[in-house]
Amino acid sequence: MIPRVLTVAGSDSGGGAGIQADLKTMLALGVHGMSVITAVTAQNSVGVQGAWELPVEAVRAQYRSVVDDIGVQAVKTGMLASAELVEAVAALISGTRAPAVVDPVGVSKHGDALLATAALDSVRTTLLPVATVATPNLDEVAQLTGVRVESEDDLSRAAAAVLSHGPRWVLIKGGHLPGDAVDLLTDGSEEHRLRAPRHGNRHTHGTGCTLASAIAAGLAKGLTVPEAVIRAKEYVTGAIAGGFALGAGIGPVDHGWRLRG
Ligand SMILES: Nc1ncnc2c1ncn2[C@@H]1O[C@H](COP(=O)(O)OP(=O)(O)O)[C@@H](O)[C@H]1O
Ligand SMILES: Cc1ncc(COP(=O)(O)OP(=O)(O)O)c(N)n1
Repeated sequence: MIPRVLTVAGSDSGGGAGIQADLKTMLALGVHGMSVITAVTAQNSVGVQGAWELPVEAVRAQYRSVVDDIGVQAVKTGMLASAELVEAVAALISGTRAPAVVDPVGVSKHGDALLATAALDSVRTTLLPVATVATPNLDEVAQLTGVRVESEDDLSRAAAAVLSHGPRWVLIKGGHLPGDAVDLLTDGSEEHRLRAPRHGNRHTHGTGCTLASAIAAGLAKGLTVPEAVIRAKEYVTGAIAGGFALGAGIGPVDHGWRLRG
């Protein structure tokens, strides 16, 4: 049977990030993508113009509909907006026998808040402990742990600080550092540095959602965490190289780059 992957995330009306990026990534990587929508954003290439959360019962009901009938081989989380939604989703994941990729989305590329500051503590205490892999970017590492990463040398310290909150693995995304795009994957005993040349393309909307969904797709296919992350990094690197202009601002990465040959 085709591997099934569930994304629990917000909608990006512009189609570059959020649920839309997740489902495109899953299609491109040959898994069946399903969605629990947590919030709706009015969003485009220049920013987020509005955001509305769904009631917690609507989120729980979507999750139960999918998991109880169809079943999942991996779950991925993105924008969760509030402490109430973070806690509800963490409880749902802890009752599901599938690996979970937690992208602790805090702020969009344009600086728009996608998570209430009051929810950070719930992310630390309820969501990170149920993660198989957590994938914070550098701003999210600083928000969650207070560790500021200024160079590649700081990545190990940042990873240890995130691991102290309980995820099995952490992937610190170094995409916002100058130089090569270097990410650090570790479970506290083995460490992998994933390096790609920095692409000059400014059309990078959706990088984090795409990477986390690609990891979830790999886990659903039965790959180990390091294998899934290495393949996901290759996929997002190609998607960044193919990012294209849309609207007046930052365009999306190309989720379909492999399908085009
Ligand atoms: N310009 C770039 N060239 C190559 N890889 C990049 C570039 N920007 C980000 N990446 C990679 O994209 C992935 C997502 O990272 P990042 O953009 O930091 O996440 P987020 O969207 O959560 O801020 C990481 O693997 C990172 O190294
Ligand atoms: C609805 C929604 N969810 C998540 C994000 C952040 O996505 P990300 O992949 O980190 O991309 P950028 O916003 O950094 O381009 C989002 N923007 N919207």
